[in-house]
Amino acid sequence: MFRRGRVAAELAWRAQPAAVLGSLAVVLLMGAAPVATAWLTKLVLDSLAAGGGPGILLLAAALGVAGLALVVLPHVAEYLNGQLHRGLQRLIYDRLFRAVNADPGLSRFENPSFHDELRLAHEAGQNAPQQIVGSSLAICQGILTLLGFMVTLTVLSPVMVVIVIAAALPSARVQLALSRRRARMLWGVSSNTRRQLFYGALLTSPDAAKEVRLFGLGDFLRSRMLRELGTVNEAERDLDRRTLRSQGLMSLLGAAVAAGGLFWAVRAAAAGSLSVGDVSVFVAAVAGVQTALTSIVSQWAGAHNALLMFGHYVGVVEAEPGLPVAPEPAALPPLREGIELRDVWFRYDDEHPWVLRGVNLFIPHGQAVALVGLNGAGKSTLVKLLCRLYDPVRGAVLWDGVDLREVHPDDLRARLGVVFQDYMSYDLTAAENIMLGDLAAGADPEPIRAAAQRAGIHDTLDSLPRGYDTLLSRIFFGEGDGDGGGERQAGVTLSGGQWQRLALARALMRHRRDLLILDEPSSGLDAEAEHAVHLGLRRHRAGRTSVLISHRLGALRDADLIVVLSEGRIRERGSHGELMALGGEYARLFGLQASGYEEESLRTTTPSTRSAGR
Ligand SMILES: Nc1ncnc2c1ncn2[C@@H]1O[C@H](COP(=O)(O)OP(=O)(O)OP(=O)(O)O)[C@@H](O)[C@H]1O
Repeated sequence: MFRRGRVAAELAWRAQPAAVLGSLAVVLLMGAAPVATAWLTKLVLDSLAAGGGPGILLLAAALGVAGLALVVLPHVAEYLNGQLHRGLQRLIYDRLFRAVNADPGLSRFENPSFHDELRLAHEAGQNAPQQIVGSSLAICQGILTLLGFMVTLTVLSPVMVVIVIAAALPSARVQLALSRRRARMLWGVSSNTRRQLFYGALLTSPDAAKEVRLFGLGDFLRSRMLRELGTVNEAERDLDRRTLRSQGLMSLLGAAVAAGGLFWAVRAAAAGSLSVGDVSVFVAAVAGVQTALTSIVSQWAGAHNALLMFGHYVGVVEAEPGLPVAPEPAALPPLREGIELRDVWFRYDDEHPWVLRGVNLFIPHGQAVALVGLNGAGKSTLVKLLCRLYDPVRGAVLWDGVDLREVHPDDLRARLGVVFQDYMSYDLTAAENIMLGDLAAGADPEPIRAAAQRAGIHDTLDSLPRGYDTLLSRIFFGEGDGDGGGERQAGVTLSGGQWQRLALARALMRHRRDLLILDEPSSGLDAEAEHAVHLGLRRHRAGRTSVLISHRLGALRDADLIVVLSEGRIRERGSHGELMALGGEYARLFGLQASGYEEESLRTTTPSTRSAGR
């Protein structure tokens, strides 16, 4: 807890030192002002009772200044708080996303616990450090007020000090227990909250809108969202009821102490042992001590809760990456000989079955290797190991003999150009969608257009309303020229095959890299486009090392080596001719596809042949 508090304080200091210092000064003034007001009131009243002395106007002026401070200072505190909040947000999210991004692997992102932790870290980032700092300052303010009034009470009635403090102690215990319970409750319902957000997002997502409407999923998803929300609400209601019971009881206790004190003070004043001013300062002191104690306890509980929540943030920011990076990574020179998978075994989790079982494969430099296999055979997984998104559980992937675990993932990825079958469609302009493939090349239009041409999407992009600068989005507006007035223009979106070509163009920004990996680059393209893309790719791949995955076997027949994967093992390998001659799985699959095309062409050509013969 102490360490978390230190981290929060360091963050606040680094984000906004002036606001922290300003808040500290305001807190000291606000802590002293109520005590000063109570004493000045007593002095004014006693002076009035004694017929008013020469200094009474000075006392009244001082009372006015103290009252003014009490009115103005909260506004200054609020402004400084806002400043601190803005500074902290920036720093905190910068660190959070930097830490998340620093993990070069994928495994953490596939772990539900990590997402629960990340959501709470995100939530904690919004206000926990500010609350820790704010509550600490408020505790300082409370202590100052408390000390001032305690001294006052000690002068008037030492017994009362003991009673007031004794009444506040159970309240402190209750508040802390409630704070622990709240943190446990939030963690307990974290998955429900995440599912609730997930169903809510599905209901409004443009990607899901089609299926939601066609399958009539709206009510189903809404009821699931409400069910999750109900679970969260129930847990919150239980805690709120408990809070109401405990805090109500504590408030009653405090009120009883205050009433008893007032009774004693009035009796003492009637007996002449206290002045009118004494009664006024006594009443202010009892109320002040109780308010200060309640504030200290509730701020302490708030800080405690914020510290518990902040633990999730610190946990994510300081977590070791899921994929270890060698402390002194080896250099990764350009590929000269080839990449070897040596007895590679892989599964996603200890609970999951093996996906790759002892794969041995050499991808020679300058050659095209095609991976073939049924759904779930392990082709994409093998490619992910080549990119070192995961490490093999057993065996190794070697780049010219160097184990990929010994090199920095960034160095490896700088040598790759990859398009995955589950590619991304970014709500950015067409040019930006392609530029993301090679940020180092900058926004230079030439390489972007060349990549688009290679992927066969140049003409489509060029004819968009604002050409390559057209925003490809249905959820954001683009900024138009509008005489510099920033007129809003609705974005446009592409067809599935066009998006795929755009993703291909993004990967082809890196076509000169050492290894080009194309996982189903043309699955969504029409036959003409697929033919054109493959012709283009063949030209660009010539003499380059590439790994190609496709279910359309005709697109792979020119590969130097075709590898057939089945249930995580290599079943066959060779050129198209060799595998056809072998008559195994590849020949069976190729035959199936070829006969499908033949039947199709028979169906489409027969009627016209018939009519021609008539
Ligand atoms: N992130 C993951 N976590 C757990 N299991 C996974 C993950 N990704 C893939 N799998 C499992 O690994 C197996 C191989 O999947 P992979 O995507 O490598 O197959 P594939 O040969 O590329 O299939 P397809 O032709 O359908 O693309 C499948 O059984 C799949 O369920």
